[in-house]
Amino acid sequence: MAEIHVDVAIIGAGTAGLAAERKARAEGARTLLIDPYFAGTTCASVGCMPSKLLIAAGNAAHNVRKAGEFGVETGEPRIDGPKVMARVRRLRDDFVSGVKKQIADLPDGVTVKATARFVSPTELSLDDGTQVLAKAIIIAAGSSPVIPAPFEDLGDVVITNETLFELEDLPQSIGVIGAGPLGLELAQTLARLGVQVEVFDRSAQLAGLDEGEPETSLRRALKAELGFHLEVEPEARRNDDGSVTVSWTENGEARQAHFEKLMVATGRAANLEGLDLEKSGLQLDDNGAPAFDKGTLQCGQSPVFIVGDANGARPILHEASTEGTIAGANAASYPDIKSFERFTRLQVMFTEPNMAKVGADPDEDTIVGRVDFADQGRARAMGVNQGVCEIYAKAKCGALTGATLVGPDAEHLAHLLCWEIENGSKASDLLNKPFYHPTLEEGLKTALKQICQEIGLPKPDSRDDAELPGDFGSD
Ligand SMILES: Cc1cc2nc3c(=O)[nH]c(=O)nc-3n(C[C@H](O)[C@H](O)[C@H](O)COP(=O)(O)OP(=O)(O)OC[C@H]3O[C@@H](n4cnc5c(N)ncnc54)[C@H](O)[C@@H]3O)c2cc1C
Ligand SMILES: NC(=O)c1ccc[n+]([C@@H]2O[C@H](COP(=O)([O-])OP(=O)(O)OC[C@H]3O[C@@H](n4cnc5c(N)ncnc54)[C@H](O)[C@@H]3O)[C@@H](O)[C@H]2O)c1
Repeated sequence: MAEIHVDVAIIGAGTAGLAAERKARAEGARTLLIDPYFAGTTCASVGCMPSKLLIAAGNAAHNVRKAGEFGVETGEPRIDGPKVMARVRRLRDDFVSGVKKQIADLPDGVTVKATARFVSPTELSLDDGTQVLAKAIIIAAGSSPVIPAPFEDLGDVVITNETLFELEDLPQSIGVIGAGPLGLELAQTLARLGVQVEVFDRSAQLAGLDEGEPETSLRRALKAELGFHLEVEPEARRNDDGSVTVSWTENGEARQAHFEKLMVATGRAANLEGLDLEKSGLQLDDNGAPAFDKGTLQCGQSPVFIVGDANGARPILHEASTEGTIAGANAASYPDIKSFERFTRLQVMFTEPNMAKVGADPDEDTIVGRVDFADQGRARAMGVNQGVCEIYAKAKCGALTGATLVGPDAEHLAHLLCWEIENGSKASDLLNKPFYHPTLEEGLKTALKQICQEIGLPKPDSRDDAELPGDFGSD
């Protein structure tokens, strides 16, 4: 039986695993990166990038439809489904090949194509029979779509993010189960591309948001483009002609609808099954997941680290990459490890309007400033005046703590707020910065002014508070 001895073994060559390997090797460790496919990361192949490519197509169609609002008459756009899907795949393949080149450029002996499972905290068994002995092991095995029982035996009528981008043509109609970021981003874009879309979720709110004005504004905006059935328990059956029938009860009434395809977007689960974690010596919770420290990514006091979607804490790309880097450094220097400060939360959903969550959720010591983009000058000029943004600050001192944003270009506003929170800024500090006119950023001033007024933060003498042209009574 072949045996490989290394300092750091990494299970999974996704974003987190590649970052971990890079960092551990840079720190002088002998590394081994194990993956059965080396498919070029979830992000590039079936996640962030192909979904944003499809969204770009949907938004192009939407802008054509909206042109009439500006006096630019174009008529209904003709969507060439195979061409849309071919562009998605062409660019997606280009992104994937970039990652694959990075992998091909790794030094000889660093990669091994295999599936790994634990034998002990420092020993892995590969499915080709190789034993790997490592001083430290990093679990970077990612996550996979969860398919709830009613949808699991329906064959190829059910699609997920892993199969959607392989379709040769757009379907005529699609039922989407799950109104989280994945379901909503794709549902809206498919509707914009002329697909008849209905979204089902057992929750009353969209995108995991709490009840409140941002959520209500998001729901109102998306309902104008999509059919929604919330607080329902959908079931489905496959029909003889290969289509699917979804049935559910809504407001006490039994209902049914037929679709060509059913997209299941009901969350993702960490790929921990099959790792034989019970042999890793780690303490596991009821779901079989190990406890870990968010600053070090270490599982207990063991030589095992867990990063990216595999730990389920912050299942987004920049966090996977950062966690990989932290764990790579710590695994290389194990048992001498360091705790790293983590980023302020920054999460974006690329629907239109965008939704973003920044920093901490509000609590009893939070003061809330709010802006409704329905009345915001630049948003009105561009015909994108939808959404409500809330900015959170400490009631005692006005220090910014978080935000829930629904609005045009909220992806950019969220970055500004996140960076200011990381700088320790107060609402008054941010208000005292230049705001160009007319911009969407000016909308934030409305919310910041409310915070300052409410807690009596001094406003700079040089600032004029008059309403700006285009803004109507929004503060
Ligand atoms: C449709 C979609 C859209 C998304 N959009 C965004 C977005 O816009 N922005 C954003 O920030 N995030 C987005 N995400 C989330 C983001 O893609 C993930 O958080 C990120 O890709 C996770 O990276 P990872 O390295 O943890 O996992 P992955 O990239 O999935 O890597 C895991 C690797 O582990 C391997 N593996 C699994 N089991 C084993 C084993 N036993 N042995 C060896 N190898 C194994 C797999 O083959 C895989 O290569 C999106 C996700 C999806 C699904
Ligand atoms: N822009 C982004 O960053 C982005 C985009 C897409 C996906 N992602 C990532 O992908 C992951 C998965 O996203 P997601 O939206 O699938 O997960 P999610 O858990 O956020 O949402 C799943 C939704 O499905 C609903 N649901 C679950 N089971 C159901 C059932 N049986 N019937 C009806 N509804 C049901 C839930 O109530 C929830 O609203 C997340 O970790 C997310 O971070 C990120």
